[in-house]
Amino acid sequence: MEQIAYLSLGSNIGRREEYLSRAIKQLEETGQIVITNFSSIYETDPVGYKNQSNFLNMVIEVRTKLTPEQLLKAGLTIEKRLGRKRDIRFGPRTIDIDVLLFNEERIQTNELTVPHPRMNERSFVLIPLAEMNGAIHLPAVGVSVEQQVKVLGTDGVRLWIQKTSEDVYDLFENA
Ligand SMILES: Nc1ncnc2c1ncn2[C@@H]1O[C@H](COP(=O)(O)OP(=O)(O)OP(=O)(O)O)[C@@H](O)[C@H]1O
Ligand SMILES: Nc1nc2c(c(=O)[nH]1)N=C(CO)CN2
Repeated sequence: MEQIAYLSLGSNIGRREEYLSRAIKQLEETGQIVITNFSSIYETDPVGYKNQSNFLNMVIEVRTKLTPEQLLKAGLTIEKRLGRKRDIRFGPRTIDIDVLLFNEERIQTNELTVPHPRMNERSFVLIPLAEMNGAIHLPAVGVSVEQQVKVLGTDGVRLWIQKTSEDVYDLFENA
């Protein structure tokens, strides 16, 4: 059965937009993940560990027959290929690919927690998600994405490249 998932992408090292576009291309090249919607790109102040450069963040909607664990693994493989190092928690990275939502499932294993446990507090995740689908319900806070964006506000999140077409690669033409 085909499933719908939302992934968050973030980069704050080097040519950030290039890491986003390469990650998207490599997700598609698995042949098992189809991108069905995407947000604009936002430039965002670092959250958690402050002494690092601003991020570019965006969210994509995907359809896949992969299991949540396989989808996570696909993301981790691409992170590794794109030079992601793991040293500082919440620290700088060429590319970060997080699984935000997988259908309406709640998943809790050693490797994977869905919905992503920190997404409800992160305007750099919820603002791009709301752009695509503000009606999504956030069970942990009991409100919609749109309502939670109103609670969090928009501080530290600035539109960087506006989505103007249904072709995700057009975003990077304008970058
Ligand atoms: N929903 C999820 N999406 C991505 N990784 C997850 C998720 N739930 C658990 N993990 C686990 O978290 C591990 C560490 O992820 P990562 O290094 O990307 O964390 P981080 O990006 O520094 O922090 P954050 O998860 O707050 O964005 C991954 O290896 C993965 O097993
Ligand atoms: N603005 C912003 N801040 C972050 C981000 C991110 O993608 N964007 N990712 C983190 C991962 O742990 C920590 N802090």
